Amino acid sequence: MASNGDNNASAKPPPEPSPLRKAKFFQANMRILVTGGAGFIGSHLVDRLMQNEKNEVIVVDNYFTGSKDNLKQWFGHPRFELIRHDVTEPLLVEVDQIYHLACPASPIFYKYNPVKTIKTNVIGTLNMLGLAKRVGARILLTSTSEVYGDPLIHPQDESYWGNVNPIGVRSCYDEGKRVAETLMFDYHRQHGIEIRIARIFNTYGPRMNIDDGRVVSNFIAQAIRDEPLTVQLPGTQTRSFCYVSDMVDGLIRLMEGDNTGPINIGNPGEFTMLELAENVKELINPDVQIITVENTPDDPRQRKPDITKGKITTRMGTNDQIERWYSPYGGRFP
Ligand SMILES: O=c1ccn([C@@H]2O[C@H](COP(=O)(O)OP(=O)(O)O[C@H]3OC[C@@H](O)[C@H](O)[C@H]3O)[C@@H](O)[C@H]2O)c(=O)[nH]1
Repeated sequence: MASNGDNNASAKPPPEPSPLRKAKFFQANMRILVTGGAGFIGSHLVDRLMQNEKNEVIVVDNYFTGSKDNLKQWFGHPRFELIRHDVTEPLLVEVDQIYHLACPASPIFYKYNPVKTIKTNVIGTLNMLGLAKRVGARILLTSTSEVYGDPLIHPQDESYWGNVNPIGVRSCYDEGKRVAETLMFDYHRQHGIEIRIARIFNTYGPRMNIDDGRVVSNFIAQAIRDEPLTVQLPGTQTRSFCYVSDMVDGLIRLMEGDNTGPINIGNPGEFTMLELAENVKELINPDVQIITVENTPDDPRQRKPDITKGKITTRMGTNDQIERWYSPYGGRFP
């Protein structure tokens, strides 16, 4: 829970919000920008925000990994707006809150164009902070458990600074998010911007792209296709998994609360990859095989061969078997 020391205090008062916020007789709706709102976590966040009649939601997305399909239930809704926009370009909108999620999050996607990934994290976050400053909005950054790099302590709490590598194949994302966090705190201290930082752990759930490459969707896809579940060696490595609705709860509570973060949002329990595979096997396809496969040598955390300019083919959440797999946990791992 604790953030990194007392040096987070802002030197300046926050920028003035829009005069509408202070209007005595006119209670305006809250205008909320969600970058990456067509993505897996983003679209669930939008669904939740739209449930509140006081919210107007503006989504920006470049659809690199996100999809309009995830938002189709809101098309034409008077409180909803969708803009095709890349956050590496400046954006002029009038909003009260910014949830800044835009960035590919699966290793195979963020490594597809690493230069673009780091631009998204650095220039994209700068643009959103510039916007927050101009309009006096509060901004929440979705950072990542990957800021801890290849951590030497388990579990990682927020005061841990990580064990990181600036030049690895995953650095475009890890280091990009680290710089994004730095920018958030510098804007906070230097310009008084109200910031929130969430460090997201491995999240799963409906609408996850089945070719996403992350372990939960991989195992489910393999189990459904009757292919062996590929546990990467050693198999005893652990991850903290989080169901997407829990993640959305956490993000909204962080935005609405007083703590700037960074705050880890995940599960206290960790699973080994072998346990996870056993779990998926038991629930989806008891006949499926579990095999161990090598990791690529250039990054001990690395798992899959690069995609060959892959395309999203299937979406999860429509298949009965997947629903069955999600629901026994009531959305959660035990
Ligand atoms: O088919 C597979 C895929 C992955 N794995 C293993 O599963 C573990 C998790 O790997 P994932 O690819 O799902 O992703 P990671 O947990 O490393 O990072 C991810 O989760 C945290 C997010 O913030 C990051 O954006 C995302 O990269 C690794 O130990 C990997 O070796 C398998 O055993 N088999």
